[in-house]
Amino acid sequence: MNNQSDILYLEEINRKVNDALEKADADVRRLDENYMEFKRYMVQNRGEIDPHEMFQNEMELNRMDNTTALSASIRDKLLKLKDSPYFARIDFKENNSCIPGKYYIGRFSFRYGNELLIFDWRAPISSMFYDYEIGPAGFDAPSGRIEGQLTEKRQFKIKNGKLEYALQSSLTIQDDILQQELSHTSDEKMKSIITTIQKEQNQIIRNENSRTLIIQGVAGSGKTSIALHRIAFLLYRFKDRLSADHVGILSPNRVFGNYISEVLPELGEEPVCELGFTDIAREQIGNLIGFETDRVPSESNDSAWMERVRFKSALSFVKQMDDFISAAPGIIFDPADFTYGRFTADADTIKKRFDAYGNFPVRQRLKMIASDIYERFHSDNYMGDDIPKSSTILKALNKMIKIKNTLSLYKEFYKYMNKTELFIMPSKNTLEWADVFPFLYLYNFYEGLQENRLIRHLVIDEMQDYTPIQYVVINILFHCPKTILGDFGQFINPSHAYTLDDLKSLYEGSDFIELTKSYRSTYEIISFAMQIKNTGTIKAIERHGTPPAIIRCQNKNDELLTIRNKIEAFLQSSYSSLAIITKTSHDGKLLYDQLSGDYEVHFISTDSTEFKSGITVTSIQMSKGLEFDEVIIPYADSVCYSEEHDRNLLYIACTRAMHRLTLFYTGEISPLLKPENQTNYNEKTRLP
Ligand SMILES: Nc1ncnc2c1ncn2[C@@H]1O[C@H](COP(=O)(O)OP(=O)(O)OP(=O)(O)O)[C@@H](O)[C@H]1O
Repeated sequence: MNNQSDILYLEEINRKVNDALEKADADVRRLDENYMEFKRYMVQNRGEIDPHEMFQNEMELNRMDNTTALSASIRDKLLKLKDSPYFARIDFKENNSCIPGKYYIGRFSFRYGNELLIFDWRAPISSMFYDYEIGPAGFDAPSGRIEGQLTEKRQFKIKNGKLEYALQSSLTIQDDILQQELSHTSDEKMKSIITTIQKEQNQIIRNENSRTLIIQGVAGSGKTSIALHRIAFLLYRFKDRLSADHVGILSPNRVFGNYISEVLPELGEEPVCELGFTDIAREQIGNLIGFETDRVPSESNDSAWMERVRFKSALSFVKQMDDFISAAPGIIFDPADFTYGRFTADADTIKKRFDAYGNFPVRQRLKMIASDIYERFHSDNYMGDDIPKSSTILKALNKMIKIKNTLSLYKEFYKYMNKTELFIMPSKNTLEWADVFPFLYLYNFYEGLQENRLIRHLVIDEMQDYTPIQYVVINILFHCPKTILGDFGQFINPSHAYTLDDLKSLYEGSDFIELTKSYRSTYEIISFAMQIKNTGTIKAIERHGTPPAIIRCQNKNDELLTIRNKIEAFLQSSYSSLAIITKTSHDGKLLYDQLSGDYEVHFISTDSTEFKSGITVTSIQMSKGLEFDEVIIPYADSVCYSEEHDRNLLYIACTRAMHRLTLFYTGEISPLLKPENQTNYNEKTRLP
């Protein structure tokens, strides 16, 4: 469907991009040479340059360095444009004009001379490509809303500067292109989706007004992709006040961080700041107290631990802490008269001051009171008497504090609730993970937490995994707007006792969006996953593939042999990634040890930092957020997956598969897997 004018236009753009690229290349080379020459001059004349000139020279060198970096980034963008300058064209006629304008849309904008030839996909006008079909359309320009008619919409696939196809876009063709994109085998890292962003996704990406945006989306609905594209959009839209180091992503682990690390650079943006709850806690409490990392729930059957975790994960726990904090001044502070010579600050005044400074941490309140008392003594001191220093007063005030540190206060909290059994320290001066954020909350009351002023937009992924008290602390540390996303259908910790509504209640005035369409997996895989856990809301995209198989094995050896056969078949296939997902990391490690002698297998554990394609063995917990062409779930028997909560785990594991899914079991099948899905597999299988 390529027409001659499309080809001619592309040739013209290619020429202009090449020309711009040559100029940009020459610019970078020239700037680089100037920089090197200047540096050489400074080294050679170091002894003769006076310090003032040296300082000026260093400033100049810095400036040159920045200019070179900027030119290099322009050149790099042009290099990417050279491969594929644009992917769409819309013709739009404004209501008060007679002829439509043609607007080409690409990954980046491209200006040649005075002409803007390609619009960035994030530009206001480009939004119409995602939002409208041919007919009435409009967009929000900086000057206000512009309405008109979309008279033409074309989509292009350009690779290595060559037009592979040009299509007149209609709903069905857009669906076809989406299908094509989704049918690809997996890439090693998550990729951008700018050519096929869906309307409901675009609304989230381009949302500028929500201070807090909460997105609940079913497995594979594109939440993470959207969050990353939203960051790219915000960086573009607010480029004068927001840069990549102002944006933070709180993500579940480093492997996930590594998996998503290429999307922003692909969109021409710098990587943003990656954060984890552990790092945040460590940064705040430093060496004050140690803490254990989180235990993997599926690998522990310590019921007392589960009870402690459950209690601290409820929304009501936040209320209990708040009640305690309200009562705490009466418990910890015992004001007394402070007298020095003829000067006295009486207990009642001290208490009133302490209460009046209620918005400040206890330590700071004491400092403020000490300074107030000092000021009063000073202004009352007509006779020029000796008056105490502020630090002496502070010392006296500190003595009025009955509980000397946050840890003692935290222990007091459990006494106050009559639940001392719910606080246990695994070793000296070490907290359990579930106590870390409650501790931080009290630390804020007592000593004060350090607010993070650098981050101006925070993205929190896998929102269902964090507890209300963690959110409360995050809100103290990060006052900035937030995008919070996840899926309460993918709850990993059975001891967590809170809901999406609980989370929403922590963000009054937030906007909420629900995504129900799943893009990752084939229709058959999603239908299968829904039989395990019917989330009710999930809608699979109409992309068909092989139905998932459940394979019964004679015994564990046979199961291992069958897995090996599956690996052999994978190696012969066109797929690039296969994951063998076990319930626990322990099972995964055993399997890895059995397979790694014969195959190149990667094992992803909580300590891993990198995501690679090929064959991966990992636990369900670590597979969250990732995706693979093919997934194998071994040990799907009634021992391994029997509890109601195991539904969530199986659901998470199954929905990691894009194209093919196989489950294995020996003995009795898990009751959570319906028999009608079962494909009997009785033969003994041999390795070739
Ligand atoms: N509009 C789209 N066009 C093309 N691919 C898309 C689109 N939306 C989502 N996808 C693809 O669907 C897959 C799932 O996306 P993503 O990982 O962002 O979903 P998620 O909702 O975060 O999933 P989960 O919660 O299951 O981890 C990815 O391969 C992504 O590229």
